[in-house]
Amino acid sequence: MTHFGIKKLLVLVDLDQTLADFEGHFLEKYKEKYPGEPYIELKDRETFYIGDQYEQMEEGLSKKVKTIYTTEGFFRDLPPLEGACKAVLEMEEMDGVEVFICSSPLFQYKYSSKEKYEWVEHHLGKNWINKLILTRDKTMVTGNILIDDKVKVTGAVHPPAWTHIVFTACHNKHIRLRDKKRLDNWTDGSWRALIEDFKKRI
Ligand SMILES: Cc1cn([C@H]2C[C@H](OP(=O)(O)O)[C@@H](CO)O2)c(=O)[nH]c1=O
Ligand SMILES: [Mg+2]
Repeated sequence: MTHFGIKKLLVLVDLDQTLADFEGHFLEKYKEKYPGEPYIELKDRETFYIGDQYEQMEEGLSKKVKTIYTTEGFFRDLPPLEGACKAVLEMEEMDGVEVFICSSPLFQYKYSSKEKYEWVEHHLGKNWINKLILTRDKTMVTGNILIDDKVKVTGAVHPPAWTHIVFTACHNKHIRLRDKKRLDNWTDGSWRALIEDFKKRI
């Protein structure tokens, strides 16, 4: 975006499994609610949608999986991933960088939409309510970078305005990416080098 001729790098950061621990929290709640049912360790997770892999394991399990993440409070109570909030707050403070959180609500939006606002307010601060973009189609959002754990982010616009950086997660770690960079964590400082690199390119 230009403001008096100065270009800002617009960074879109996904929420679930990029800032918030969707997978870890899911597994904890699933084991609590269904102690007799089989489950998949995080190291063995392979599909983006948790329900798909559980259904492959045993017919009918995806229904049980769904009861976990559609329960009131699930999205609100997601723990942040290590270093995620600190990194986003520091990124926003970098010269020439502006950050937005870009997240999809569930199709069953009843709790997830509201609770994503609550999560952002609680973990990042009230001002960040202005910076949360909720959409089921992230390709409709402009920006320079999208950091997102979903390997295939598709929608009405192709190619989208942003370059997709894949945030490494249990469900995507085994996938060989040919044309996309990864960000593996928020703790080793590599996010800063990545942002600096993109700043040079705009
Ligand atoms: C059903 C499901 C949703 N989600 C997340 C992705 C979306 O959030 P986000 O765009 O913040 O990553 C949201 C709606 O699908 O829930 C998973 O990460 N795994 C799942 O299995
Ligand atoms: Mg995500």
